[in-house]
Amino acid sequence: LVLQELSLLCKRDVNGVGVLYDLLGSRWLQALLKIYECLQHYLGKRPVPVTLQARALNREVVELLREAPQSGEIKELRRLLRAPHLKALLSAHDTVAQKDFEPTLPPLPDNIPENEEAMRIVCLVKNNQPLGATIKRHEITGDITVARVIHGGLADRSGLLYAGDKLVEVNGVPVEGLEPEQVINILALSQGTIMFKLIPVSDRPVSNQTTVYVRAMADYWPLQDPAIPCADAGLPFKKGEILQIVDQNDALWWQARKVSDLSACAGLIPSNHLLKRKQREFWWSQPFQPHLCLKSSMYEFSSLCNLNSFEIILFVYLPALMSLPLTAGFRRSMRLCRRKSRTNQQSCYTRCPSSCYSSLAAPYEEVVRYQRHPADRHRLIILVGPAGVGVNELRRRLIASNPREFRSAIPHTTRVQKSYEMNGREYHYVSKETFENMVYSHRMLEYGEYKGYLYGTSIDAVRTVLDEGKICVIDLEPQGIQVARTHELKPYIIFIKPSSISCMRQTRKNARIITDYYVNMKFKEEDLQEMEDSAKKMEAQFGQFFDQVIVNDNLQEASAQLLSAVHHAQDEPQWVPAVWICSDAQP
Ligand SMILES: Nc1ncnc2c1ncn2[C@@H]1O[C@H](COP(=O)(O)OP(=O)(O)OP(=O)(O)O)[C@@H](O)[C@H]1O
Repeated sequence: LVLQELSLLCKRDVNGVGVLYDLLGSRWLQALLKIYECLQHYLGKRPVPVTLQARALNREVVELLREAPQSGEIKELRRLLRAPHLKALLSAHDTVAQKDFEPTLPPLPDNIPENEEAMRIVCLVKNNQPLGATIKRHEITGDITVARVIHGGLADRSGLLYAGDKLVEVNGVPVEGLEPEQVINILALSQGTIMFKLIPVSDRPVSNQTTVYVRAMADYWPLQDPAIPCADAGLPFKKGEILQIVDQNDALWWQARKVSDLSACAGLIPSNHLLKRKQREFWWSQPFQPHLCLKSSMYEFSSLCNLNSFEIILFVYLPALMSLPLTAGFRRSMRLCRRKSRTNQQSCYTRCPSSCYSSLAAPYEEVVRYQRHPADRHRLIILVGPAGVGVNELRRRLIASNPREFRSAIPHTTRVQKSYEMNGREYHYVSKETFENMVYSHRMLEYGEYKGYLYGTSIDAVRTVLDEGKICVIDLEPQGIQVARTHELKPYIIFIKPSSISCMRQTRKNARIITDYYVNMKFKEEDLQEMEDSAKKMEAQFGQFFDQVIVNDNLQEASAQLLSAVHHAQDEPQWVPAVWICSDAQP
């Protein structure tokens, strides 16, 4: 009943209900409850001695016989009750019923010296799960000890093995002088019950850790990491995955599970400090000693940060698009400029925030579960994707589907207003000084310069839409994600991904891209290839920030997915950086 009730609350994500639901639904607890019930049942039916009742019955039979001495049935009953085999059976029954089956332990000798090492014998029944403990050899004493016990593993669940316990025997074989590998071999070959004789660790570490959830900001492959103490115990993860860290006792190796599989036993992951060190070493060693455990994306991470905190993104403005301020223009112009600059070797500039290096370098980001309160402002929706993938088309369709619910942010520019334009409709027209002030006071999400004029999307413009109670949908170059990820905007980032080139050849037959020479030009093979390459790079460098990925294959389906993702972002619980939720945090 409790489980049923919790499953209803779970959908509403009341604090901690998920954990309670998992706990009550866990197999071990169910098994424990079953055992408890069996024992209760046994206690209820426990036999009581019957000899006294048999004697009373016998006395009654004697009375009856006196009253009816000729009754054959009573005679027969009397004979039965006096028969030696029945007496023996009753006596045996009573002996069992009265016996106390608690084990009797031999008394402890009085003269045990205080420093005597107590020995513990632990029996574990091997099933097809790993033992869930690692062992190591002390460099000087040669002792084999339990190095760590993995959370949720067989050894941990037994509650009988602890890190630091010294092994004396395994299945009757003394381990003194053996290498850890030889001990592992003994374990591997044994069937059924495994018996450890060990000297318990004297100061068992008291674990008062709280569980922490983090978003992995890098990929990690334990099988390719020569430094991991036990590769089999490692937990591989990909950037963006949410991990539940259950043990941080070791400064170098933590234990964690993926939230997508909380019933699994934990695995080893490098600590924050260690992973950071690996990233640094990897960066310095490039290209001589690639640390494969960090995968190729680390290379991209390094190359990104190699730019001395300044990323170059390119920017241009196309007057022909001005009449469509909500659906076109700004971002498209940036892309056009990029294309143009590739051919003309012309450069434009924008900034990467000073936090770029430090944020990207943090291997884990602490996260918490967050659900927007209906009275709160909406979360900012950011669309990211390679040029031509359909970001503007999807955004346009979303806004057109319900302009009262969705809106885009109006960009700022220093260019002169044209006669048919209206301030605050196509653009906010500001002086160069005002614009630069906005840049210096970090009020721009992204900005750039083209033909001597500045263009940019400001935080104020986004705030205006949000303050109206609408959902603000913008598209952003991925380099701008870091600036937008704030406590105030709580952005939900959707990556629009191209489908395969062969699919795009079909779907984009009638589609048009806008270049600096032709406003409507058919997609060429190299445009599709460039889109695919660019998407791969974006995912490798910024994939950890994507809350949702939508493959834009069929336009109708992608639009429907976008609509549902936007509502999901506003109405359902999400993992967000912990600093967004702590009241005093203002990243
Ligand atoms: N799934 C799709 N199927 C067919 N055509 C599509 C699809 N998605 C987008 N298109 C078309 O592709 C063209 C380019 O789309 P869009 O302008 O939205 O790209 P973009 O990602 O905003 O890139 P840019 O900023 O370079 O314009 C448009 O003609 C659009 O209608």
